[in-house]
Amino acid sequence: MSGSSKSFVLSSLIAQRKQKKPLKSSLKTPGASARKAKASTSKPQAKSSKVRAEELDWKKLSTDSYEGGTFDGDEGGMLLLEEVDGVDVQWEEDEAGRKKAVLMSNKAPPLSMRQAQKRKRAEEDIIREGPSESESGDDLEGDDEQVTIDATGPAFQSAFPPSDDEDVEAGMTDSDVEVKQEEDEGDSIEPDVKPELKATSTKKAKASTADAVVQPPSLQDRIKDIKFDPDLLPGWKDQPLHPLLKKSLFALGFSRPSDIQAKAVPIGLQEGRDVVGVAETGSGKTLAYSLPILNTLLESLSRPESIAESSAKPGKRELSALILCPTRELALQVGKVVGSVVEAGMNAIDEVKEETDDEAEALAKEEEAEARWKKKGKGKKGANKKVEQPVKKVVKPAPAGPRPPPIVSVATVVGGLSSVKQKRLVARGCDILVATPGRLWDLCEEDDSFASQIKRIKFLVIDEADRMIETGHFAELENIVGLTVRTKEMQTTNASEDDPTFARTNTKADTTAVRADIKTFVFSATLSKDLQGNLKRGSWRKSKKAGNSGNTLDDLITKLDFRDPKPEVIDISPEGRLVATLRESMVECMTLEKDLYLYYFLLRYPGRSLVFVGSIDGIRRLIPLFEMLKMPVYPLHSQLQQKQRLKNLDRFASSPNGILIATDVAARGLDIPSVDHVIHFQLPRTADAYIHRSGRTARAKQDGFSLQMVSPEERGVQKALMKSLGRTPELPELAIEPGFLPKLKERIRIAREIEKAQHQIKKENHDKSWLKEVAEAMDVDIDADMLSDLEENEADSRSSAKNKRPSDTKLFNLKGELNELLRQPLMARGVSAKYPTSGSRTVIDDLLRDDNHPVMLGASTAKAFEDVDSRPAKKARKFINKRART
Ligand SMILES: Nc1ncnc2c1ncn2[C@@H]1O[C@H](COP(=O)(O)OP(=O)(O)OP(=O)(O)O)[C@@H](O)[C@H]1O
Repeated sequence: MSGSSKSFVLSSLIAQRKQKKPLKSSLKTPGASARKAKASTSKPQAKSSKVRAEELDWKKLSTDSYEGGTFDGDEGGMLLLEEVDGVDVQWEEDEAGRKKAVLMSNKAPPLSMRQAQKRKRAEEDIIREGPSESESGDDLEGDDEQVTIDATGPAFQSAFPPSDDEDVEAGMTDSDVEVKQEEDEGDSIEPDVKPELKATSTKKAKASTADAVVQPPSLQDRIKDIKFDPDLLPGWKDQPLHPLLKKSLFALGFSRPSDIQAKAVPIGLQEGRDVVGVAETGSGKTLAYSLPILNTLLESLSRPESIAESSAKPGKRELSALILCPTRELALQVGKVVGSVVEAGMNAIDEVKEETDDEAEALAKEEEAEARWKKKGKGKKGANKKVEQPVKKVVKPAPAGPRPPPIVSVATVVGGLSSVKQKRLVARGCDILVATPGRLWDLCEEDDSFASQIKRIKFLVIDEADRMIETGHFAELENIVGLTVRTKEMQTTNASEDDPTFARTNTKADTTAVRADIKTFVFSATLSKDLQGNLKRGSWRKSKKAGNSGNTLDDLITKLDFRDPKPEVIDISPEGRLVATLRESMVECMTLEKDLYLYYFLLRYPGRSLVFVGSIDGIRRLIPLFEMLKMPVYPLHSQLQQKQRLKNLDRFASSPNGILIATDVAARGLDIPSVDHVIHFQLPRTADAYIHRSGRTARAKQDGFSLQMVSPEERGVQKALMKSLGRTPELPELAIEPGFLPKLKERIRIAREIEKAQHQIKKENHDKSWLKEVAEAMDVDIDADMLSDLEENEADSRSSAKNKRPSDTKLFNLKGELNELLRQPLMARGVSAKYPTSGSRTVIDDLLRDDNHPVMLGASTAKAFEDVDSRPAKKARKFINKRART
């Protein structure tokens, strides 16, 4: 490329940015390989100097002038072309021998103020934070035709403004606010001004910015005047919680504590008490352990000594609590919940003030909320309408402008998401950290100072404790827990009495402080009675001395260093261990028929359904089948990318008839609003797994429905399962309207055939290209003989595969046939679509009342649990046997 070089095409660069690749990205020139030699030998012009891409005067290029390439943004093609004049490219090698393009210009335009600011900020960022995530080597491409430059050209910036991405911090920290304020200031500055005016306007801008900077109120100031009239929330009257928390609970519509909250919160607030809490699924355990933590943080903010402490280290928070969860999704959910509680109260302050002015109105609202909560508590049977949620307050939107730092800052650290970002979050400091053990231990290993932060926590929470020992992360969990363990001397001499805040370990190797007053909370819906007995008797200490070692919950408990000699064990799990508002049912069918009955159920009872499958392969088979049948299905399993897992959960949660097909990774803790049905496509192996899976529905006293699909081979498993729940295996059978089945069967048959053919084609294409791809990736040439062998093999396999699978025309016809079937109405036996007033079942009345089933003509619109309520178990069994015979 000569001194009159013309255009740089930001194609791949832009497309990569669209896929949220790191900022430091690759820049390709059209026909890069052809020009590479030329470019690499070209010399910079006399007096030319290095320039950055964003300093250049890029001009939009009409797409007509580019002959080649496509403009298909989705596929990573061209999205936007820009050109620049008078710039040369020089190739330099960095220390690692990687080629890097340097832009040389002899007429670099003066930077606009905004550009200069941006540049300064970027430089400051690098000084402050070290290399960015992209610079650390993640996702860097090794192609030597691609050169690394700072991709901050104007087209780049405008096409893909930086997004929040997978920020896992539930609330912003002080330093977030600084950055945000910087951005806001930068954006408001005029673009280019005359050079002679620049100096003065810059000075003015600086002066006026300095004048305008008003120090934001401290966290203490923001909460010190918060008051709350306890009469507005009589249900929480006995709980000695900070007024801000009461406001939050009021704003969230939680008019009274759930049973576990009523019992666990007051004990969790007491000095030196540890809590082991066992309560049914969906009973509010997250708040039961979070409220004492949040309360302690708020109380300490209100104390004068803590004000002095925090002003000594402005912007940096000390870690107070660590919450460990078994799955990434659960950790992210808990982080969100805990982070939003206090914020709900902060946002609702004005509204509550207004309401206290009008007490009568407030009381009326409170009574209404209570009445609804009571109504829900009864779990009204047979109600046609969904039971309403407790009254949710309309939370006032945050005022415009930079978001103030959260009162309590919560960060989440989980595997599968950017660890660089998580390290940065943790380094910035937070009050509460929610984490999965694997990623957390990685961070501890990398950074000793982070490990010592964990030693100084005041609260350790193990959520879903019994699952934590199954995840294959027991070693990491043990290591993390080990950080909070006192030395023998501390345990025996009770060092905490001498120094109530801190006690130091005496070993030479580790002189970091371990708190003597850490409170430990262990929660689950399923903790064995034996274990609870041990805890109550205090005999866990004996097994500790005996040096129990293994991977059981008892072992975990012995490894936890409860400061409380007798941790409070609160077990309010119900008889039968399942939630009272859950209705169960079953369908007995052959393994091969499960697809059909699942399809039937999903069409017959629209709603949000969570289908549990025993294996990832099972999910991989069901998803394409149901997609072919045009059902809104989303997969969730451990082999999906984390971002995809979260996206699928999100889609499921926002689709009223969404279907999530998942492994047991979704069985624990997930609080997805209004899941109507849980379907055990394959039965779980343990009663605990059944309880947790079923617990994704019927949460917070709402109605829910659980369906077991039992094949003859699973009958034994079902018996054992029900026995360990103290029940008989006889559950009411799901009523099946046989008239619908033949059409559904036919749809499934065709969908399977299409799916099989498509799978075959995909496999062929994959086999065909793998060797070439591997060779390309390794940058090696394939031997000519090998290539011809490969092509022969390909031809052979193509012809044999073609013989096995339907022809393209047949595939086309099958798709047409399926579409036609999907368009046809489904009708119950005896219903005539042509003559709705005749036939053995007239549907005209339903149609007139608009009370007809959305896709199955003649079927009732009752909910699954209503149908089951009206069918006693034995009667149902006769029905199904009769159906099997006919
Ligand atoms: N006091 C309350 N009043 C009304 N709803 C509440 C209250 N406390 C919590 N909830 C709601 O109950 C639901 C379940 O809470 P949570 O997820 O904490 O249950 P859990 O006991 O941890 O369940 P699991 O055992 O499945 O993990 C949430 O949607 C939450 O918002």
